Amino acid sequence: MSDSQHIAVIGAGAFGTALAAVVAQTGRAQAVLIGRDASVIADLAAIRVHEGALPGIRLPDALVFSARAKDLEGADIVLFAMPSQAQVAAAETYGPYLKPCVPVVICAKGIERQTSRLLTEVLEAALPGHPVAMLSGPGFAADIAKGLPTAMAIAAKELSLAEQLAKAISGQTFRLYASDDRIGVQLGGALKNVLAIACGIVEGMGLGDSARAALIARGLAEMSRLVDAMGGRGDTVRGLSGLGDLVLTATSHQSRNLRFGIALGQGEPIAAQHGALVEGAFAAAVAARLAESHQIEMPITQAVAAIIDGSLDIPTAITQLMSRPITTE
Ligand SMILES: NC(=O)C1=CN([C@@H]2O[C@H](COP(=O)(O)OP(=O)(O)OC[C@H]3O[C@@H](n4cnc5c(N)ncnc54)[C@H](OP(=O)(O)O)[C@@H]3O)[C@@H](O)[C@H]2O)C=CC1
Ligand SMILES: O=C(CO)COP(=O)(O)O
Repeated sequence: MSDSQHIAVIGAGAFGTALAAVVAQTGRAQAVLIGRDASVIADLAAIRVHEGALPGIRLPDALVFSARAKDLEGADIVLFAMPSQAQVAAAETYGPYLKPCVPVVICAKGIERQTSRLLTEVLEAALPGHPVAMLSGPGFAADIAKGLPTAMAIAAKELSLAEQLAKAISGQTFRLYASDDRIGVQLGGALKNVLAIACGIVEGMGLGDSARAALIARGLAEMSRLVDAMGGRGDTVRGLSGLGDLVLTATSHQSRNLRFGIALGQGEPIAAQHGALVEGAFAAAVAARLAESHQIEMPITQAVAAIIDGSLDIPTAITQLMSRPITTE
């Protein structure tokens, strides 16, 4: 990576726009936001506000907008900021324009639905030769774009690369912590969404803050078990990606996953809830399958998956969770 870096962010939604804004704000790198919808990009360039994704938030003058994949050709670091299930399609579209060996940073929180593969495996297969890193942790796009203080984690196979990326992307109000546990960091982000849905159900049903706190603590134990079973370090989820993000999205109504859960808890049918991206609604079934294949217990995650696929109703799920054998913590 050279001194004067070019950082490209692909995906002109809420998170991609916020990340591109903080990178542009550093003044250290040239930042370009690449979106696939030319009319959205033209509006962004004209008014410097993303009215659809980040209404009312002025984007930095230094940020460049483009709808052309060709503008990736100069990039030294590329962030993939589209939903989890769109990562492969994006790699197919944009991969041919990347310089060889350029690091690619996944900024999505999920697991591939069809294959149960982790997103790092997905992009390593789709973009051979590119080191694949993972950025995750607590941070709402709007908070990041407004310049409110936020901290997240970035993980690469080599800690030295994670550290370089952390330095390149961090700014005055956006701070990245480096890790070499890609499994822990990405599962923390994917699984907290499922647990945020569970917390939403608890809120929607009016079951109280004590129940929410219990879900957070027991949910963290579930995350940690799956991370260990899949070759990561269970302790990672006690950091920003995991506990940090779970506390944020289990308690803030800015969270789409929490709001989805609240609607479920209030009796709204799943079919009536479309529009916003709810990553946890995809991740729940995959995580439940992974728990089964690794023979570990993830009762909250499995209950959310069963509620979403319609095989379990919420009152029965609660009864089942509360009548599990008494055990040690
Ligand atoms: N919003 C947030 O606060 C945070 C989000 N995240 C994660 O970031 C990811 C994206 O979320 P978010 O930005 O909120 O979602 P949005 O729905 O706001 O934006 C998603 C963006 O991805 C684009 N996109 C979809 N498919 C492709 C593709 N194949 N190629 C290129 N672009 C594509 C969409 O383009 P189009 O509009 O043309 O469909 C859209 O601009 C999720 O995994 C989420 O969990 C992580 C932390 C914070
Ligand atoms: O992950 C997020 C903040 O860290 C955003 O959460 P939602 O996807 O639930 O809105």
